[in-house]
Amino acid sequence: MYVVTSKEMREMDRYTIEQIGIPALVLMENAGRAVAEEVLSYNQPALQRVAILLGKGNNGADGIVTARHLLDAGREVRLIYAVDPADLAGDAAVQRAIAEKLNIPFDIYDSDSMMHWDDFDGIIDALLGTGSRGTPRDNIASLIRAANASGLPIFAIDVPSGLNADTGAVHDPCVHATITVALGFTKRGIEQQPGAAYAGQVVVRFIGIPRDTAARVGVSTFRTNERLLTDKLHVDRHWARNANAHKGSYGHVLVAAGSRPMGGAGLLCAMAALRAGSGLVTWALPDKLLDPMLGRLPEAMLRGLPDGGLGDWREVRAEHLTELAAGKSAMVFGPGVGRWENDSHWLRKVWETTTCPLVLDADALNMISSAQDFGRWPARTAPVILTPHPGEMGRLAGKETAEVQRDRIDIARQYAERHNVTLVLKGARTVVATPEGEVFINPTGNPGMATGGTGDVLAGMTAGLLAQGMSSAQAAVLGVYLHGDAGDRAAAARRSAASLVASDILNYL
Ligand SMILES: NC(=O)C1=CN([C@@H]2O[C@H](COP(=O)(O)OP(=O)(O)OC[C@H]3O[C@@H](n4cnc5c(N)ncnc54)[C@H](O)[C@@H]3O)[C@@H](O)[C@H]2O)[C@H](O)CC1
Ligand SMILES: [K+]
Repeated sequence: MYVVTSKEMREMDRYTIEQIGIPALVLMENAGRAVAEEVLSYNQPALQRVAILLGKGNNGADGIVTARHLLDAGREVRLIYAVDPADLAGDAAVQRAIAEKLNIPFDIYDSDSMMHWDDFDGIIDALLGTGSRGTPRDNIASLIRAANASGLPIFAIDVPSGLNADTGAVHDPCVHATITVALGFTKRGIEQQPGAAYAGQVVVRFIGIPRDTAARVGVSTFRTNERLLTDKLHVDRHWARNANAHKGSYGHVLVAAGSRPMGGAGLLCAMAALRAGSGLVTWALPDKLLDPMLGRLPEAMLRGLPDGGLGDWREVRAEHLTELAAGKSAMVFGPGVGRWENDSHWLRKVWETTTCPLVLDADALNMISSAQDFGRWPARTAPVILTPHPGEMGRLAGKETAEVQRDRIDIARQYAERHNVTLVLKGARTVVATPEGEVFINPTGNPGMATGGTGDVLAGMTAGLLAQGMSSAQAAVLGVYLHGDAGDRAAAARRSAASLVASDILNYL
């Protein structure tokens, strides 16, 4: 499903009106009717008396159209203008004039004392849409605060007012919506946190802008869903198992992970590669860990690497890993490996001398960050997937974590394009960016997954999917989606996100 910016939305809007010839008032009519239909189908409780809060732009105009359709369906409505109705211009003035002819009751807001929320069952937020700039001002700000305090269900038209539709950042105040009816296409701001939480349930409604207009204006951000996984990414081609299959048919993952205090990271990672469907998994680990780990994961083959008896990676030679990687269909390196002297140089050797698809996670990402010259590492023939959390992303991109979080989509996209890697920026609504500049926002997962080891599971899963012949985009997008989905089912089964642990995710794959 396409996810757009307000600029892209304006371009599509213009194309539809000017090139295709669908009049703007028709789009607006479709928009208002779509919102009314969503309000009419809401029944917890049914909204008999509806207050419609209006700004002066086209978002407000959509609100007036909504009012007409609700009236026609027998609901009571009251328009609350946040601005002087005489200030409405263009199509909004057209809608205001129609509302006057129809004698739709209205108020012009001047202070909170005039609002009697007891007179209403619900609120429609038509104050600000994609034309919103900066913090809500004046009466609009007061109305947003009052609406939030009313305790009534709020339907936001297009985006909650007070939200940055492009980044998901929220201003103070911002409407806390029950349902957001996104017009035409969903917007980046309601697909990224914290905006997504303020949008409530997002419903996307067709308003007459043809779907292929998005490709025409170059929209390259998507929300993952099962249809996208099959229709766009074609992951289903890898899915059905052949009746003649044998374990060699589904690839062989080399998991290079774990060290003495963090053996569990390797265990989770290797198990995840198996659960993702990899035919074989070899887990390479420092020699000293071999005995304690033997028997913990009977399905995997263990290979101890000479570690000078230390149980960590500082004595392990890059060449050993290169040898093991030969002939493997994918490799994951990083979970629980720790850091050691000259490890960036060591990783560069592995990068240069291995030929299979590579997933780098955790400390491997920090090695890249401290490499200084990562931008000049030679191009690999096989693809690379990096799986940073926001802190690791900040170190990779030379930015503060907060800066990364404010603009996850673009930061991930720029990094992936610039370094020719597939980048998985983890966190709520994980973002996957491809070297070609496409971005996929993941809707699955829950806060219970913010717990040790879930990243190790994701890295292993991704490698397991790569090993079965998936492209990096397929493996990363599907891996992230299934990881979140398994986490959601695990949390539901436990009836608590808080008690979810990483191995629960494995059990629900
Ligand atoms: N996408 C489409 O094809 C369609 C979209 N529709 C709706 O139109 C809005 C966008 O409308 P626009 O007129 O561009 O802007 P807004 O209604 O969002 O509001 C702009 C209006 O508000 C004032 N303003 C801006 N920022 C602030 C602020 N921080 N505080 C106070 N006031 C502010 C500014 O003066 C502007 O005049 C889109 O979201 C859809 O709902 C069409 O109706 C159908 C086609
Ligand atoms: K709105």
